[in-house]
Amino acid sequence: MLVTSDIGKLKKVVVHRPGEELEYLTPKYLEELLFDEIPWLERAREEHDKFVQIMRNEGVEVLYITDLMTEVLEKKPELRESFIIDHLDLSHIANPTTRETVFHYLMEKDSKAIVETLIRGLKKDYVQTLKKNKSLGDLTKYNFPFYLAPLPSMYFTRDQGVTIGSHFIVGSMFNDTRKRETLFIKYILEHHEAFKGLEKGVDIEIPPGLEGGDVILISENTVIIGLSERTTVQAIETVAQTILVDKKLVKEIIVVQIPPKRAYMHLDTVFTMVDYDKFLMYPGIKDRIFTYILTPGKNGVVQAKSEKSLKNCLERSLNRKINIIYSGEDDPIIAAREQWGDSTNTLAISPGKVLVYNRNTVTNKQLRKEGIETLEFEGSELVRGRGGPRCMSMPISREKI
Ligand SMILES: NC(=[NH2+])NCCC[C@H](N)C(=O)O
Repeated sequence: MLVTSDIGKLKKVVVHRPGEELEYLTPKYLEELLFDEIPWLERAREEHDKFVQIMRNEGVEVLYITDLMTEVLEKKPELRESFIIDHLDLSHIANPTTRETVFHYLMEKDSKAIVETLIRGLKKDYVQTLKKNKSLGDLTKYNFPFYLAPLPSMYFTRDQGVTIGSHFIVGSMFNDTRKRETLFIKYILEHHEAFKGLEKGVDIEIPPGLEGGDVILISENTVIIGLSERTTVQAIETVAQTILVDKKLVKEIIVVQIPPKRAYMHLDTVFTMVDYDKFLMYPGIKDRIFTYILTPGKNGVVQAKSEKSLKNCLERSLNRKINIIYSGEDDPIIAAREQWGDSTNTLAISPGKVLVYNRNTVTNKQLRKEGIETLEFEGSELVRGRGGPRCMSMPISREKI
């Protein structure tokens, strides 16, 4: 198993079908849970099923993260305890009796229900009926209504981890709200045979945050890492030491700094690779990005250098001329509207063939004009979580290009 680029023919991908966690979203907590609107679950699932169907029709093996995690707990029941405790450690339950109650409540469930409950979230009022002695938190009003918050961004599996070559790096989430998401993939990586052949990429703890939406592998030698609202200098420097010097997974890292903004929280919401020599970029950032190159320096330390032009860097790394396609036909209004609908968040399933939401008609047409084949599906509910086809996919195996 190997991933050496963002465009090689996709063989295996991990996804999450949106679940009842979306039904625990309320207007009051949207911002905290990183959503902009409340998706209609039934329709979101239909859209997601279509997304999966398209990939399967293209010969991609699609794995559901909930199935993988359930299988891990079924096969190794001794892991249930630590898996639940890991979640509790990242929750904000301070009261020991409450923690005990939640722990036992979860431990009594079967593997599938444990996985589903941890993703859906756990409401306080239900647990409270199980407790004999009340604690302060049980009585006060206007509380956050969950002991375990729902994980509505779970379907953006991209951010939870990345494969570089034959190594897998578990994401380090920037926001508290998303930290529990990575526990699933951590256990799966260690205990599920679907991940056999992938080694752990980084052995030390990565500071917050390094999210997969910021990592774009353009060739087996070069990875781009977005420095964004979600990915920090500290995390990049930590990972750079491992992947450039200690493990030598790539030869260089191109760091692309984008304005830290909700509308484009990760690099892949404004920039994706669509073919051997073609990239799609949201024009609203073209004059607002900064590029740096990290390479292994002398004495085993990483050295950094500023670069004038991202395009030149890409051409030098790929050793060919490249074309940057500006989305929305480079029109500021169309491009901004379509970027909000994830027009620039394409998922390449082979060089020159990408999955996109059908709503972004101008950008899709433009891609076709540039010779890119677009496989379209509706994402009107899915997009309400601010993510597109690339965000919803975690490739773990692609053919070499
Ligand atoms: N790779 C991506 N662009 N992921 C999109 C993540 C969206 C998610 N609601 C968040 O704000 O975290």
